[in-house]
Amino acid sequence: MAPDMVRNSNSPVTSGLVKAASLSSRAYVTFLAGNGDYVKGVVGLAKGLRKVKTVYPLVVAVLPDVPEEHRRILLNQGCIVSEIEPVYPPENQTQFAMAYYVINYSKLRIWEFVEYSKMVYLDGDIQVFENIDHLFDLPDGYFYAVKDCFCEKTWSHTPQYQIGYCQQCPDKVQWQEELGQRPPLYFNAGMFVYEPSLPTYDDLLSTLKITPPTPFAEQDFLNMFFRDVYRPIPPIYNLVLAMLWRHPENVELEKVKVVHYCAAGSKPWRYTGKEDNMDREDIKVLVKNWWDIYNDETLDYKRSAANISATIGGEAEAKNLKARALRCIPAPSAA
Ligand SMILES: O=c1ccn([C@@H]2O[C@H](COP(=O)(O)OP(=O)(O)O)[C@@H](O)[C@H]2O)c(=O)[nH]1
Ligand SMILES: OC[C@H]1O[C@H](O[C@@H]2[C@@H](O)[C@H](O)[C@@H](O)[C@H](O)[C@@H]2O)[C@H](O)[C@@H](O)[C@H]1O
Repeated sequence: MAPDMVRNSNSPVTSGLVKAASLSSRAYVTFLAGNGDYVKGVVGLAKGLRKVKTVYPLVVAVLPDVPEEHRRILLNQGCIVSEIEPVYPPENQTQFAMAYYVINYSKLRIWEFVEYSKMVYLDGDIQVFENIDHLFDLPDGYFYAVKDCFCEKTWSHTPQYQIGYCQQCPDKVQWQEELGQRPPLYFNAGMFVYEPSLPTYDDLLSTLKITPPTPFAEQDFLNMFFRDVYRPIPPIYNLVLAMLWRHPENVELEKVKVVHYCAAGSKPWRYTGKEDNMDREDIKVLVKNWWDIYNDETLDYKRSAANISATIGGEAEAKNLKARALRCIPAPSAA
């Protein structure tokens, strides 16, 4: 039976089918590596997307080192689990801002997901508190992401950090021309809207082979690669937590739709409140908000093994079943 891809549509069948076709080629995607606790982040993300009633599935790109148990947890949360091979940058003596950033180049594999025409990438340490499905309607041909901040210690290797220049407040400390060209607009790679494409994928991987790694790994690389088509979107779509204490004038917390728990010590599932800037009331509320979703059993995707074994459409139907579940569309009653 054709999946119920369009809810309560009162438009003619044709536009409904067109919408169904477009709906089905869109998805959220995240990245999971290792056998550690980031799987909690992805479960929280899956439940958060379900809570805001997205109409799109969540694909989880997993490295081979993600254990079967974690994959099962994600499948049981209605995710579509897709294994990818790691991507490593050229050998180099670079000091990454965080040693483990080297695995983040594997994110580049998501350009190979050409069964989707448009995807929204979200890090596993992100939570979506308001529906952002409208981002899929942004014009094609561009790379959309939120501007990052250069003020945290993780940027101490850069001239902009050393003179106190930040793109979030470009007039506060003027860029000094003797330092060379002003840094171009720079995005945080924890959230972005993009179009999977095999030519782009091949170009990304071949360019990576001749690009020396840099401290922010794939984030630096993606900023360089998409520099001419990058279009900034408002910080409400990716609140990098450091903005709260670095640029509070740029943040209207009540309007924020997406929170990115990327500051050191801010991962909700590891939060102790003891790290710099973490013992703040706003951070405590954001961490509680994350746990409220993670612990909300009404947001769990209830799928017994029988549902899948009874599925008559095979893997495709099973995939639709998972996608439907994530979208809170009840499975059709037994005919
Ligand atoms: O051990 C790890 C480290 C990172 N990640 C994934 O890579 C993303 C980026 O890493 P991280 O969140 O640590 O970067 P940050 O945004 O905090 O700098 C995470 O959100 C996860 O989706 C992962 O799955 N396992
Ligand atoms: O591999 C590099 C990572 O770079 C980014 O994280 C950074 C960046 O936001 C800095 O500006 C912050 O200072 C820092 O705390 C934070 O970890 C992305 O969020 C992540 O997905 C990933 O691309």
